[in-house]
Amino acid sequence: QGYNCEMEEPTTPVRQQHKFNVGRLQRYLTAKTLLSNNGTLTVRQYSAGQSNPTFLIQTPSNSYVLRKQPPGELLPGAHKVDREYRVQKALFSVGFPVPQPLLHCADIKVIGTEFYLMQHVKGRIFRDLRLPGVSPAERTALYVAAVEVLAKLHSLDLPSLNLEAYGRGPGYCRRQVSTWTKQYTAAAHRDIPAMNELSDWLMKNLPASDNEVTLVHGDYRLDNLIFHPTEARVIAVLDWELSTTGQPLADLAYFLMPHYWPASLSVITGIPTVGDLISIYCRCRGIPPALPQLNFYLALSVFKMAGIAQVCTKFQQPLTGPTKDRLFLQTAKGQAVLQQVKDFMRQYVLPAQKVSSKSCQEQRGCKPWLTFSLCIIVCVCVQIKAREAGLWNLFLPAVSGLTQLDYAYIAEETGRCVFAPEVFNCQAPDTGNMEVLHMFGSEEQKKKWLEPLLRGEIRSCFCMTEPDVASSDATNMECSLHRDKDDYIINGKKWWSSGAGNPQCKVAIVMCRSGSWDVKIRHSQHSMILVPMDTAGVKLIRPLTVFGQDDAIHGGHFEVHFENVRVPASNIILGEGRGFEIAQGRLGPGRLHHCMRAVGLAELALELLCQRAATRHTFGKKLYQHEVIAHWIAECRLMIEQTRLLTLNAAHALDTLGSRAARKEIAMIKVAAGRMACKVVDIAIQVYGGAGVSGDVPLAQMYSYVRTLRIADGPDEVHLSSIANLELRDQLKKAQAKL
Ligand SMILES: Cc1cc2nc3c(=O)[nH]c(=O)nc-3n(C[C@H](O)[C@H](O)[C@H](O)COP(=O)(O)OP(=O)(O)OC[C@H]3O[C@@H](n4cnc5c(N)ncnc54)[C@H](O)[C@@H]3O)c2cc1C
Repeated sequence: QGYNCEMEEPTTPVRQQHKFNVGRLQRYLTAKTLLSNNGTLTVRQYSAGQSNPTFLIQTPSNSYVLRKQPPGELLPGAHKVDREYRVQKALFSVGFPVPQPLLHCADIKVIGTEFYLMQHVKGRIFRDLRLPGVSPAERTALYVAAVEVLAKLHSLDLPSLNLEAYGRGPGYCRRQVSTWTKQYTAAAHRDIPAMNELSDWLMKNLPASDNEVTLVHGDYRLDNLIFHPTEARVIAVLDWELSTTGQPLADLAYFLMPHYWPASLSVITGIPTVGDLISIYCRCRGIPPALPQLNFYLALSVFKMAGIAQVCTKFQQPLTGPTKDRLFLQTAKGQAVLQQVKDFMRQYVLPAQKVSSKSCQEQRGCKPWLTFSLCIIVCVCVQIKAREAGLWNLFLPAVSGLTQLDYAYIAEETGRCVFAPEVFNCQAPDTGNMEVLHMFGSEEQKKKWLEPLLRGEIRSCFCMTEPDVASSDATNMECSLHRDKDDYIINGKKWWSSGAGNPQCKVAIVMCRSGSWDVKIRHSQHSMILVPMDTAGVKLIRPLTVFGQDDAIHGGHFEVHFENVRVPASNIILGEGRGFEIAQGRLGPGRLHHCMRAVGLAELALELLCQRAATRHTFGKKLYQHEVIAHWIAECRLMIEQTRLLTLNAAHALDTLGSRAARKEIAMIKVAAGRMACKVVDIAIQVYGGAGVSGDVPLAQMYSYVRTLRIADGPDEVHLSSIANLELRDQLKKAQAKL
């Protein structure tokens, strides 16, 4: 398993306005010996909208990147691709990380504009500066690597690069203010007084050190860097369009600018503070660790960004990088995996669902164990294919390289089939248990339990709820844990342990009371411990039914008794009294997955509803022609869309703020998704009439599942209380901030 996060820059077919003559390019590259005589090449365009259109050129043996001027009217001094080529060539020659430049072509007859070609570098590009899906430690390392490379750039000797005359040198800040004022004025649709004021202020406050000169990048930001696929190392700095010679601190401030935006990067765990980044930069360059005129450089950066935005708007170039609102955008990898999952669902999972439910119906009544086995067999066959296709453990960011937001979209797809999560090894309660072991398990626990769970070789269950106490208040749990030398002894009763009846279920995570009852320390008297299912004293008492039916596909929800169960002390997770801490980490992502699946399930219910409403007649009309039913359809669409947005918002909060800070968002979707799915399926049942509650359509089974969502993982009422508490806390903070 690769514990890393790899992101490929997305490409699309070449956009209409950027199409060029590929045959002519082919002949040109053949003449330059970059392509063999009969070699073919494919051309795709990078979807990120750079001001110079950029293309991925693939030959049978090599991949190149071509950068060209855009077609049409160009601003004077802009789009100088020959300069990009020149600076990259100089930098490559001294081992600075840039893609190897291969050729520059000034002959516009070849593809219509000047262009240059460089080697394609494979690695990770982080479009989201918050680096979701990356551990806090790696986040730190990536930011440090970026600032170190910037310091290296600014430490290079211009004469030995033969770049002394590359730019105009001293007076860079003055020139920047004047250039961007002109660019902005030329592109502006209307006068913006704040921009004029800022331009004046900048001109009046130029730094005394404006004569310092190094090579500067001019657009140095994290998403212009390619990182090594697995290491926190910059392997290429891209986009040299704005490079020149001048004051290097302008580059540094530009890189630090996102730290000052309203959704500051500083609150994200692992991203170094501005102070830390400045001190690393200064140390690398051997200069004093203070930037007296940082405010000026930041203001210049913001001014320049506004100027670029104005120019891009005029020439209708899509904005990239920090200016674009990235809320709810998947990563490139997320988009690709989602497409794969959709294809896989269509090709294998949904047909398999049809086969298994048909067989189940044929067998119904006489041999329930056979119907269950059939589902399992079908599921296992498809599972093997999913694993081969790499569609495996998609729920765990550290393993899949996906963000929670990426996975939320995927979970919606899998919500359309009852056993789809199993197919991709993304089923509860194993997902939550794997998350616990990944986040809190010791190395030994990971090796023994997490690894086989990730490989799909074993299954697990989670034993928290107890029959004798109200378990929505988890501080009530009574199952006891006592230390006896090198062991712990467990005694108590659990029920609703989902999956405990699966023959592959080899381990349980059990929540136990390890401390004595003390109201002051309510949340530190419980512990979580790993119990192998074959330990003496673990007794499977009975499976519980859901609405009177077996829930066998999930391995049954069992009542389990623990009678003097003895396990090694090393089985405790994180330590005694840490149970609530673990529960907090476990439940956030798990709830999110359930909710997004509920959205997918509701989509299916609405699809079925519309099919029925469009084909069945009563009182001389099709069902949907009765206004009440048309309104139900509309209400369902409203509810689904609202819940999807709320859920994506929670996924985004989880990615960017972490489980603890996203508690309110998670509690909100837990209530909203269950309610919404129940309502939509209930309406669909009503529209189907008697068929709706029968086994002939899947609605009754869907209802039974979504109704449990309002209870499992804590009932709605408990979540509503949490939302209210958190809301009151936020309001109080707001009021205090105003004082
Ligand atoms: C299909 C399914 C699968 C499950 N899987 C698992 C599993 O794998 N592992 C596991 O440990 N558990 C599992 N559970 C159990 C589930 O988490 C519990 O049922 C749930 O937490 C509620 O606990 P309880 O049943 O003891 O209800 P109680 O705590 O007895 O609560 C009953 C009702 O009291 C009301 N109530 C409670 N607190 C408040 C409050 N503060 N304000 C207002 N009203 C309140 C609510 O209406 C609530 O529904 C599963 C449950 C189901 C239905």
